[in-house]
Amino acid sequence: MIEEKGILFILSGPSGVGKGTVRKEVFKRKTELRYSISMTTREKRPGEVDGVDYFYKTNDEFEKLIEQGKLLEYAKFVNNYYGTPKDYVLETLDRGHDVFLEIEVQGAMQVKQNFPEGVFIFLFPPSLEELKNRITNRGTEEEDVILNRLKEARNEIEMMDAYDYVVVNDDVDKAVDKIQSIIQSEHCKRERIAAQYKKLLEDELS
Ligand SMILES: Nc1ncnc2c1ncn2[C@@H]1O[C@H](COP(=O)(O)OP(=O)(O)OP(=O)(O)O)[C@@H](O)[C@H]1O
Ligand SMILES: Nc1nc2c(ncn2[C@@H]2O[C@H](COP(=O)(O)O)[C@@H](O)[C@H]2O)c(=O)[nH]1
Repeated sequence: MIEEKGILFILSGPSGVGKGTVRKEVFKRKTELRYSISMTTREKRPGEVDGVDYFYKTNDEFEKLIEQGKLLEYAKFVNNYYGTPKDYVLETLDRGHDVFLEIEVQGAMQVKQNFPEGVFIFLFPPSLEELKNRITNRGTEEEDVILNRLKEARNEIEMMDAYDYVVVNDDVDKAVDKIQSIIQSEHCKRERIAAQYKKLLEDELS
């Protein structure tokens, strides 16, 4: 019997494009997906909860996690560390559940090296002007941090071709519809491959 593993979905895109907003809407509709809560050294924003939005770590704690090989990927993004807990992702996929990562581009490229079979989705802003408005109006960062994040956005957009899908987030509902379609079609693809593989095995054994 072929063991059915879950599918790893990776959502990236520049800071402020709406990844968190879109991801939360996807999860309202697709309850069977599992979200991997990241580790970070950045300060908690008002309203954020440890263990829900992130696992908040000190620099030393984070560097220890790196040394111990506990992270599937990690990156320094605008002066803070961010990383994905390895055991949670691997164990959840092994149990047959799909896992959803919301991470920046450097980390996504590390995941791609180890999980080329992952599904990589890039969320794209309607324009750079709108990106600037969204991150500014969110009101969670100081001006210098916003500028650094926008600078980073240009590098991130250059990596868009490395992704399997690009979804424009002009309207949240439309972006969520597209991501749902991607998830469904990836499942169909894998079911088709599994059926072909099963048939090959049966033919060989008969
Ligand atoms: N389609 C949209 N139209 C208008 N505003 C949007 C849209 N999507 C998200 N926003 C708004 O843009 C701001 C940034 O969204 P969000 O925090 O989800 O971005 P993000 O990509 O997760 O950012 P970061 O990477 O910095 O965490 C929020 O204020 C959100 O409400
Ligand atoms: N490489 C990783 N990037 C991550 C992870 N978790 C979140 N992120 C990304 O960092 C930036 C900034 O996030 P913010 O919450 O401070 O606005 C954003 O692009 C996130 O998607 C992770 O585990 N690894």
